Parts: sequence; structure tokens; C-alpha cells
Amino acid sequence: MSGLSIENVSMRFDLPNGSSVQALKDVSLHLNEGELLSVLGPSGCGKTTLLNIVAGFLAPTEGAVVMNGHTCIGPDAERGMVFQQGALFEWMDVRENVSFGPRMKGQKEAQWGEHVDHLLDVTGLGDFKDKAIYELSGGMQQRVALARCLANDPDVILMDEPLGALDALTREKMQGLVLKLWKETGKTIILITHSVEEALLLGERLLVMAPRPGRIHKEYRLPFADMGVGADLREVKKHPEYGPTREEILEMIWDMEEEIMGRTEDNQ
Ligand SMILES: Nc1ncnc2c1ncn2[C@@H]1O[C@H](COP(=O)(O)OP(=O)(O)OP(=O)(O)O)[C@@H](O)[C@H]1O
Repeated sequence: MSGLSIENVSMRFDLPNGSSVQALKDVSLHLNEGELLSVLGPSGCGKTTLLNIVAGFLAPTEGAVVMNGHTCIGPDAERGMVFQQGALFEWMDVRENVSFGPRMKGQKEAQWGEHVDHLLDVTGLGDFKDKAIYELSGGMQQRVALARCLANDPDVILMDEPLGALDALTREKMQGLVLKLWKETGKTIILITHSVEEALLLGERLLVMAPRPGRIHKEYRLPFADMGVGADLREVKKHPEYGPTREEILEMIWDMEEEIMGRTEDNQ
């Protein structure tokens, strides 16, 4: 089967004191090629653990991640990651950062140059290609991180709070850029966010996870990501379904947080 399947994935962390944490329990999900999934949930519900398993940084205790019919073992260029802080190479300029993957594969500039310059242009970095990383704002650095990930031509892009460290206005612009890149490249994307608004605007599918153990609580299919491509995201928020869905999800997560707090207080 084509696409990405998360099949009955569970993850238990054994702690040095002999106890253990069930970070994920029996999570199953299939993403078709080109789908954009946003993942929300209260702190500790296993979002990052799930992403790290899909990236191949962690091996699940049970279950498997299957891509285009093969079981994923360990990290691979087919699954690219964008972190909250770009994790860029400070000693390289922008173009060197973006072309890092192809250069590491031993490709000559003739093979990657045009593609990398195109990515620099679509991410708005065309005039910044010779700049050092420290000369860039946080938003520009995240653009570099996105372009660098795309230069590897992964099938799936995994994003862990990629816009979480940005100010509100820059974040809004970057949300538009994520949608534009998603449509232009047709990549499958999984995006973790703590922002309900961001999850609604970017997630063509939106997953709400619940904690203890981390599991899928509810999934939505939403029209907003498609509507937002090339459009003013503030206009998208005026859609009649937007407000009520936002309220429903906020209340869902609020209730989960309350339950966690209650449980914690009971244990004290
Ligand atoms: N390496 C580890 N060793 C032990 N426990 C871990 C480890 N990594 C994660 N956990 C635990 O697994 C659970 C899920 O953590 P995870 O970071 O995946 O959640 P999250 O939903 O991403 O949280 P947040 O929103 O706060 O980033 C938490 O209880 C966490 O403490």
C-alpha cells in the first residue's frame, strides 16, 4: 500500500527506578501521499514520541511504521524532520545549509543547484543565500530549515512545533508558507503544534491525542488548509465551521488538562 502507515504503535519507557511510562498505546493511522496532518494534545500525550518513532529516532516497543509497503527501521532521507529551532549549521551560509543533503550524497552543483535556488526563491530566501545564519531572524532561519528539508526531497516531512518560537505575525506568514509548499510539492506532512488555531488552519486532517497512555482521541477532516492556500488566513477563520470547531477542540483539551491536574492533585 502506498503512503505512510502507523500500525498499532506502542511505546513504553522503562525508567531507572524500575517504573515505566506508557507514552503511546496502540496508535494506528494511515496517511495517503500528499496529506497534511496536524497533531494536537495536552502536554505529555506522546506527540513528540510519535514523531520520533516515525522519523526512526526511536524504535517502538510494539507495532511498526510502514512506508510505501516497507517497514521503517531507523532514520532515512525519505522522512525529513524540521525542528522548532532550525538546527542549522552556523558555520555555513544559507545556500550551503540548504544544499547540505545533496552535497552529502556526493552530488555535484550541476545536479542540485537549480533545485536549491528554486527552493531559496519559493521560501523567500533568494536575496539571503550568502548570509550567515546568525544574520537571520528566527522566521528566516525556519525558512532555511524548511528549504533544507525539501532539498533532500523526502516523501514525508515531520515538523515538531516548527513555528512555536516565532512571534505572532511571523508565525502567520510562515503558516501561509507551509500551505504553499505543501500544495507546490505534494509532500505528506505531519505537523505537531500546541496551537489549536494553527492545527485548524494547517491540518487537512487534525488528530487530537489524549494522555496516559498517549492515544488517538479524535480525528477531524477539515476544509481550512485547502481554503488557505494562497489566501488570507484571517479570512479563512471567518468560515462558519471554524469558530465552533475551535471551541470544541479547546474544550476537549481543556477537559483533558483538568483531568490530568485532578489526578496529579489526588496523588499528592
Ligand atoms: N526518553 C524518555 N524517557 C522517559 N520518559 C519519556 C521519554 N520521552 C518521553 N517520555 C515520557 O513520555 C510521555 C510522552 O512524552 P512526549 O514528549 O512524547 O509528549 P508530548 O505530547 O510531545 O509533550 P509536550 O507537548 O509537552 O511536548 C511523557 O510522560 C514523557 O515524560
